[in-house]
Amino acid sequence: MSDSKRIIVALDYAAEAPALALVDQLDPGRCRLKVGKELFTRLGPSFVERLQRRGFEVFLDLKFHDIPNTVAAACAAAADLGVWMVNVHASGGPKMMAAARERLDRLGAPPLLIGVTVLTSLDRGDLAAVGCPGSPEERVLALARLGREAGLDGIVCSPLEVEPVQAELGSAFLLVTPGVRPAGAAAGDQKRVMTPAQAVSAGAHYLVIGRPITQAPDPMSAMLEIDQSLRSV
Ligand SMILES: O=C(O)c1cc(=O)[nH]c(=O)n1[C@@H]1O[C@H](COP(=O)(O)O)[C@@H](O)[C@H]1O
Repeated sequence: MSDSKRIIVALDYAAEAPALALVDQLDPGRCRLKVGKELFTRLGPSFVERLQRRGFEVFLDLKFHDIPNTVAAACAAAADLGVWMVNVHASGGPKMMAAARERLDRLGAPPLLIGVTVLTSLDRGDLAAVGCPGSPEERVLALARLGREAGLDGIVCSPLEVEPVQAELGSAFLLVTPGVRPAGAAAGDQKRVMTPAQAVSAGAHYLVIGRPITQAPDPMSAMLEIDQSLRSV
């Protein structure tokens, strides 16, 4: 793909100082940043604005999941912040996703609207435990179809589902993949994983990577090593 900024660094930190210590070393021309529930709850919108003033495009990962009116309004609030990407849970349903789409379409330059399908920390057994029979891949495909019909720009899924989703929905539908682990890195709570190079060669548009960078002894060299591994793909 043409976008050279495929890496989205997940800034999952408990405080501003360590997050900024990493951000200070990153180049907004080489990567994007994700602000999720932890940091947003601690630091709020002003932190997102601060990153944007430094030239970074921000994926605001709050995974909205609520009634259509509430989710649409929350997406509008994210758009007002000027973020590059925002996400909702696709399992909130077609009406919820369509309401978010319709609200963002009223704006001049809305953020990309992405639907979270099956969290990368879940496997078949975890899905069965919450009453969803079948494989993660089947459920990802079903939710991806609903997301596309509702006008979403793409989905979050694991790298394992990239090929089957693209086979059905084509390569223009954006696929954002967490569950990315360099060879030998600890999986932690992630269950559906691939290496960064495998995810990109499968067709993922963007890789969301947190702990393999943020918890590395030298985060910048971890980041550069991953970046390098993608250059040959
Ligand atoms: O929407 C997400 O970004 C997301 C969806 C998903 O299915 N799995 C998932 O891990 N994420 C996020 O991606 C990041 C992955 O972080 P690491 O597991 O540390 O690389 C975290 O910030 C998660 O909140």
